[in-house]
Amino acid sequence: MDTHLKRKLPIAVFRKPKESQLTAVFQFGEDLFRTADFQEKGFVFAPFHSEENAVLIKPDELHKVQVPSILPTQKGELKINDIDKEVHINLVKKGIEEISTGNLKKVILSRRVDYSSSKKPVEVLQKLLANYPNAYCYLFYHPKVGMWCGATPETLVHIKNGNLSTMSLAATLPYTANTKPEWGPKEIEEQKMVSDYIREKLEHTVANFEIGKTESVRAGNLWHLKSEVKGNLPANADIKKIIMALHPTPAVCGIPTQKAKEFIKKNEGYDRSFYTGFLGEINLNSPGEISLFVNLRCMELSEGTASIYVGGGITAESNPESEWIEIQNKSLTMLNIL
Ligand SMILES: C=C(O[C@@H]1C=C(C(=O)O)C=C[C@H]1O)C(=O)O
Repeated sequence: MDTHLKRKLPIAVFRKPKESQLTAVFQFGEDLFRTADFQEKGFVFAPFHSEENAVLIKPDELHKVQVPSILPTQKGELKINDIDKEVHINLVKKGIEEISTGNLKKVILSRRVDYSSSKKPVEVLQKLLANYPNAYCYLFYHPKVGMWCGATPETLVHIKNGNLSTMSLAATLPYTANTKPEWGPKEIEEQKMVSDYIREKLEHTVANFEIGKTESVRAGNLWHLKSEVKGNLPANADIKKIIMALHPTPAVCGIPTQKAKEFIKKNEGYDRSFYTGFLGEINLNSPGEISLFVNLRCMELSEGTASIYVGGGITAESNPESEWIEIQNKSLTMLNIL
């Protein structure tokens, strides 16, 4: 992996949640390929704004190894970057105002924070693997795209043998050991909006469509609300259409989708790039097997800098100060690694 990175060649390395196998996809040659219809074989990496097709890393060589067992790192003193607190609070207020006009029901508002870091990508990946066994941990590099890594709790879609599964994941509280979180109506509604959206998008395409019960799940130092979703695909299903119907869900964009997208583009004041896009393997193990995740709890690594991307869902009931604390907590997932 080190040699490949030194030669500045494209690579994607990942480990699925709760698994111990690490997969590395090596591309020899720096061509920038894109997927046309998700029928290709490889690893895809898609930005939030999907004007262009997802980047594809072709598996010129594929390696699978067991993840070496590494102990979780001790958490040291964390330096949270409080710069721009006002900027974010004002953005959230603007979102709440827009919601009060009836133009939007929900919008996810985010920011990017730069930290200086000289950590080697391989070391960052090792730490992600050791600290977040329940997340999808990855490292992605393409000389024409950049270097990204993360530990995401959110599935976009899995497809295998015609069975489809996804999840509705939203709402956040700080993780508390030994006690289950107490969710208020704001959080319950926020997550229900995501479930309703997924239902609307898939119910008529997928047979035996089913949304499971909602439960609290841990993601690092946070709790979220999650419902598992499943169904069966018809034999002639258009995979690209299904993926693009799910991306972006109101877990990362908002309701209604188009208006939320426009609000985000106009007001966030930076480019989300691949944050809240999606990534993962397509047809790598067998034809028709797809495993995609939403790019959250992630960072972009460049010379001497690690840029952490975080955001949170805003609804009519949101409190700007609490939303600020929520994204600070979310940024700890990556800050703990640096
Ligand atoms: C947008 C993020 O997370 C998403 C937003 C959540 C929320 O609003 O509570 C919770 C989980 C994710 O669906 C992020 O981590 O940056």
